[in-house]
Amino acid sequence: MSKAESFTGKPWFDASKDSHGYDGHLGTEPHDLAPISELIMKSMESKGLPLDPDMFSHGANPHGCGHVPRTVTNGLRTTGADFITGKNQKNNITILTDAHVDKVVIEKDGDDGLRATGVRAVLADGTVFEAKAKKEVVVSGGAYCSPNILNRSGIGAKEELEKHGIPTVVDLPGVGKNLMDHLIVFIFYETEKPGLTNDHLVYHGDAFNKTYQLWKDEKKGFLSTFPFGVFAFARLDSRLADSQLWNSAPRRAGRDPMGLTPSQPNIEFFTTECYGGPKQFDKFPTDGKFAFSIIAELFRPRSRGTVALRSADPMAVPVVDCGYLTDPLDVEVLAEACRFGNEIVMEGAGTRDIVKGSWPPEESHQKFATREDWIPYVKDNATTCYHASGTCAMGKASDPKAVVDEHLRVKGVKGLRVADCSIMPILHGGHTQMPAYGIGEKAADMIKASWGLKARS
Ligand SMILES: Cc1cc2nc3c(=O)[nH]c(=O)nc-3n(C[C@H](O)[C@H](O)[C@H](O)COP(=O)(O)OP(=O)(O)OC[C@H]3O[C@@H](n4cnc5c(N)ncnc54)[C@H](O)[C@@H]3O)c2cc1C
Repeated sequence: MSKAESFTGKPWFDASKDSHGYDGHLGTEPHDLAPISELIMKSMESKGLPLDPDMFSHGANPHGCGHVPRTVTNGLRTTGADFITGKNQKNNITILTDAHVDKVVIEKDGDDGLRATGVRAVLADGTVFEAKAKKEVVVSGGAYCSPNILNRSGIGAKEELEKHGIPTVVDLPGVGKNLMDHLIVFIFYETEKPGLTNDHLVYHGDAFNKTYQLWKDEKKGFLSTFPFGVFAFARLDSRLADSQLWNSAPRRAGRDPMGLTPSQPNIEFFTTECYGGPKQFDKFPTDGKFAFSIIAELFRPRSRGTVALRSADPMAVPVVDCGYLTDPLDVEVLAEACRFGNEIVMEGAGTRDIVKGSWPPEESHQKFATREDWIPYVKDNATTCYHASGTCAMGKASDPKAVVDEHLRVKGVKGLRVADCSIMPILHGGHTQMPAYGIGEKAADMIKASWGLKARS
């Protein structure tokens, strides 16, 4: 993943230099913390999560707190577009926008083989466009859409394709199964102390207009970065030692019931430096009010969902069953994570004296004490971290659920790969943006190797 990165440090940040890349296409930099984040970091340390500044880049610490570099440079977000625009402009790539891929064109290759020879897409005006592949087709529609593209191409579970009148080209039952995501739970608090959070920069009076103008003019201020603050990983072994569900769950040797080794975190915490989040969080603190959150994120969920075809119509959106919290152990671990997060804020050395109560004020979760207290809260408030993955899972030839092999090649069809988060057989502990770039970089190297070209080091 460091291959994609061009990291720029900051004087205050103790970077793990070998863990970063310096000549990739994506600019990254550490985030300057708001005062509330400095206080939460102090609380995390006092509650047994030692500071390890660049732990989210070196990846060797499952229990501590630190800083997460952002894909931002000079006040602008860096994205996949940076690989092919500006100084990285290429003359061997054509981008067709407003083109919706219907299916991969698959033809016979010899007596019993199949080969992907192109792609059929529907353009904005409804016309059908067919692109011919000189060498290969790579599907990168993401975890919600790649399985549908394969399905419409006749690749998937035979009985499901038949329901939509699609002739089966390759009977691959794993397509669209194994949907994974990370669930997060926002826990908001109110503080009366001004100057700690960033709410005054967005919600108070005319502040948002000024903040927006500052970003437009100078690419500085609140909108020049992400509103998340400090991050932490945690193991929960000792906290779950009294859980009957945890203790009685089956496990492999050297693994916990979620399938994690002791060197892998069970959960992540991260914080917001003001109120906000997905659209359901609409109780904005206006003048004189300030709020912040600690967010608990469950790693290695046991629950699984599915992505299926709604119809053979290429424009039909997929049927997604996220399967969230269908495994009771996911609820149990996430509830324990929330309990720990609340203890950090309410008892930790940095924050215990600055919290007025829960936000919005009619809530009282700051008083929750037991795991059982948190279970209904988790069920009501858990929401996606947008880390969908796993629906075209990589696996061994002998694995009937695998969709692609270790070179990302779709089983049963030559010249066809999938390269996006759908290929993850198991969702890693972390966020998915950099792994998505990592999968792209690795796919590029594998494609080059297949065709005798040199990979970029
Ligand atoms: C709101 C949000 C916030 C996020 N924040 C973070 C974050 O802070 N940090 C982090 O690490 N990760 C974050 N993520 C997760 C990260 O962005 C994703 O995991 C990553 O983008 C997945 O990459 P992908 O290539 O698998 O799929 P995608 O990025 O989803 O790419 C798939 C592309 O295929 C296109 N497509 C789909 N079907 C078709 C079709 N039939 N024809 C043509 N095109 C098609 C889609 O439009 C899309 O552009 C966030 C995600 C979301 C949605």
